Parts: sequence; C-alpha cells; structure tokens
Amino acid sequence: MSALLEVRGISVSFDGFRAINNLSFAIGAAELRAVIGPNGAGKTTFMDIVTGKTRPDSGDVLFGEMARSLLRMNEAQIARAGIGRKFQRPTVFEDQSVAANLIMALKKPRNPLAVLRFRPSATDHARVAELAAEVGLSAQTDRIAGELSHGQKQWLEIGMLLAQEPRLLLVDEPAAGMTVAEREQTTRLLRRLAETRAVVVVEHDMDFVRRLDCRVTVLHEGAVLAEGTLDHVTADPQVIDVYLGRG
Ligand SMILES: Nc1ncnc2c1ncn2[C@@H]1O[C@H](COP(=O)(O)OP(=O)(O)OP(=O)(O)O)[C@@H](O)[C@H]1O
Repeated sequence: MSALLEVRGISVSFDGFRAINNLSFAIGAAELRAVIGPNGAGKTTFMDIVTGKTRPDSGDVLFGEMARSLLRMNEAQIARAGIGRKFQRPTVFEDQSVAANLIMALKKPRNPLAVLRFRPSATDHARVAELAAEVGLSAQTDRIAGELSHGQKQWLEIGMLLAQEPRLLLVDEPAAGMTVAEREQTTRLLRRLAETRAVVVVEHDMDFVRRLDCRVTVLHEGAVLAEGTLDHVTADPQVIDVYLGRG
C-alpha cells in the first residue's frame, strides 16, 4: 500500500499539555480507515493538523505521490490540494435547494465578480445530477435543503465536498443523530467512496465502526495505541484498559 497521507512524528502542545505526542501513521490512496479513541485522545486535533487549522510543534505531514509537506500550506491550499473535511454538524445552505447547494460547491472561479456572473452550464447540471446520485439524493434535488432529514443533510454536505473532487475525505462522527436506516446508507456510501479515494472516519459508535469493516487506528494520549481490524484492537488489553478508564 503506497501512502496518500503520512503523518510523521507530529507533536503539539496547548499550554504545556501534549495533545498530540509523536504521532505517526499512514493512510493509503483508496482506503477506508476508522480512527477511534476515548475523549481527549487527540482525534480532532489530528484532523485540525491535517487540514492546516492547527500547526504542530514538530514532525511533518506528507500528502500525495510527491509527498508534499502540508505544513507549508494554508487551509485553503490544503483544501485545493485535495483534502475535504466533513464536520459533525451539517452546514448546508438551508434556504437553498439541494441542486443549488451542489452547484455552489462545484470547482469554479472564486473571486466575487466571477461568482456573481456564474451561470451553471449543461455540464454543471449534469455534474450536479451525478453528485446527487452518488450520495443517494437524486429524488431530492428540487427540495429545499432545510426540509431534509438530518441524514440527508449529511449526505448533501458529503456531495458538496465531493464536488471538489477530494483525494482524502475526513469525516467527523457521521453516525451521530442518524436513524438506523440512515446509518446503513451512510456505511454503504462511505465504503463506496473509499473505493476511489481515502476516507478517514472519526467515530465513537462501535457498532457503526464494525459495519464499516475497515482498518481501525486507536488513538490514546495523542499517539497510536493499536491498529488493525476492530476485533484485533478491541481484544488488545491496552485498548480495553483505556476504554474502561484504567489507561
Ligand atoms: N485549542 C486547544 N487549547 C487547549 N487544549 C486543547 C485545544 N484543543 C484540544 N485541546 C486538548 O487536547 C486534548 C485532545 O483534544 P481533541 O479534541 O483532539 O480530542 P478528541 O480525541 O477529538 O476528543 P473527543 O472525542 O472528546 O472529541 C484534549 O485534552 C483537549 O482538551
């Protein structure tokens, strides 16, 4: 497996507290990976570092075939390099239709004048239909986003991220607040997306992680505690201790 993302010995401290402690691990180009760990393990900080929101004190984060360092890029450059992040709460434009939300997310010139003058072409509409189909919202394209269910809003936001054609998608607790049926659909969606890109899912819900059926990285105190299948990591005495609060 050649790595798409490689985190090399990163550390970061907040007011003297080491939130990330010499963390190293790699994600393959078409891989689904779950990152789990107790509260405060460093999962959010890890995503903040990859997306350029937080700068590590030491170490490096390398991305792509050319192993470019993300630490020399700002957040916008990292997004353009192909890293998309889905936050826990959906942030779609509630008063716009599903199609309008997807149109706004297409890769287009970003300067204000160009945005004002922008008229979607037939190709843009075709791409919107493709994105809606990809996230299971083909029947909802004319609906106002605010009327969608929580799960549908999450899928719409994933569709908006896909419009940017990311090579790595970071997804924060996708299962939270979803119905059982929505969780199942989300599992299928994430697994399918990971066939052609890397998808990293940070998740607390172990049932959901089991359904993802992928390699799992357990973080604890800002470092990798265990890695492997869910059965492998949950049988690890160190992981059991940490989850039972004895770590
Ligand atoms: N900006 C900050 N300032 C100070 N401390 C911080 C900051 N960001 C994170 N921390 C601390 O770093 C540690 C790791 O936090 P982080 O949010 O990355 O953990 P997490 O694994 O995402 O936890 P959770 O599962 O609760 O979301 C925590 O102890 C947290 O309090």
